[in-house]
Amino acid sequence: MSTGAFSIDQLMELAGLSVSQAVFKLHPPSKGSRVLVACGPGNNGGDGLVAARHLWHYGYQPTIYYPKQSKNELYQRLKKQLEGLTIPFENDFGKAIGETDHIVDAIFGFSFSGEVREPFPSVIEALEKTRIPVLAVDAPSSWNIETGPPESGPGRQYSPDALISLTAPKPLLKMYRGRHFVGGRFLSQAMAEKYNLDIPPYEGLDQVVELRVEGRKL
Ligand SMILES: NC(=O)C1=CN([C@@H]2O[C@H](COP(=O)(O)OP(=O)(O)OC[C@H]3O[C@@H](n4cnc5c(N)ncnc54)[C@H](O)[C@@H]3O)[C@@H](O)[C@H]2O)[C@H](O)CC1
Repeated sequence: MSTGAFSIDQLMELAGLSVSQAVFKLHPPSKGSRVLVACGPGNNGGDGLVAARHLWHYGYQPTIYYPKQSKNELYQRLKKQLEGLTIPFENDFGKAIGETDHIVDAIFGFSFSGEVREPFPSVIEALEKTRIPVLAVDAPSSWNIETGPPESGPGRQYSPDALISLTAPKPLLKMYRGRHFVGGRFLSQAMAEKYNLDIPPYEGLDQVVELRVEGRKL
């Protein structure tokens, strides 16, 4: 979907800001300030890098897991900003998950396809098993964007506690049963009508809104 005149930097900044606000609504730093942000190689990972920066400014202590780093200038810049804030990068996901209060899953979004390739299978399995609350960005990583969880392999039992859909929910939402947020408050009414999307009722300065349907969080 075209999002008009926005550059990818701008979209990613707004997406990351929305993700950080969803983390704050779920778990304010007073409930535990350590956040592990797991970032994949594409734009979903970029959203995670931006979110980590905002989380730091909100009073969290982010740690980044970013095993397949893009050489693209945009990502290198985001990484440099995080290093400037002395936010640590950790290569051992097993160690990192044992030292955090919350997790942001920014590994794969709407361009994920096929079976999970290295080095991510063990990461997805760890997300499947952990009792630490996980917020997934745009899609639970390893889920097919149309049909939801894989029938076999890593991710078949993965169901994050919360999901934030960026711009609009993806078809996999039909298979998801956790708390659901929508973020990315930049779509014009004309664009929403063109693509037949409902713009959620954002409040005040919020970049994110939690959607509920008849008592059940959707
Ligand atoms: N909608 C919005 O408002 C915005 C969404 N954004 C985010 O961008 C992602 C989509 O980004 P994209 O770069 O197209 O793809 P992904 O990050 O989902 O993944 C691509 C990345 O993953 C690798 N990959 C794919 N399949 C596999 C696999 N089976 N195993 C291992 N690796 C895999 C692939 O090679 C690529 O490297 C969207 O979901 C939002 O989160 C933007 O930030 C802008 C605003």
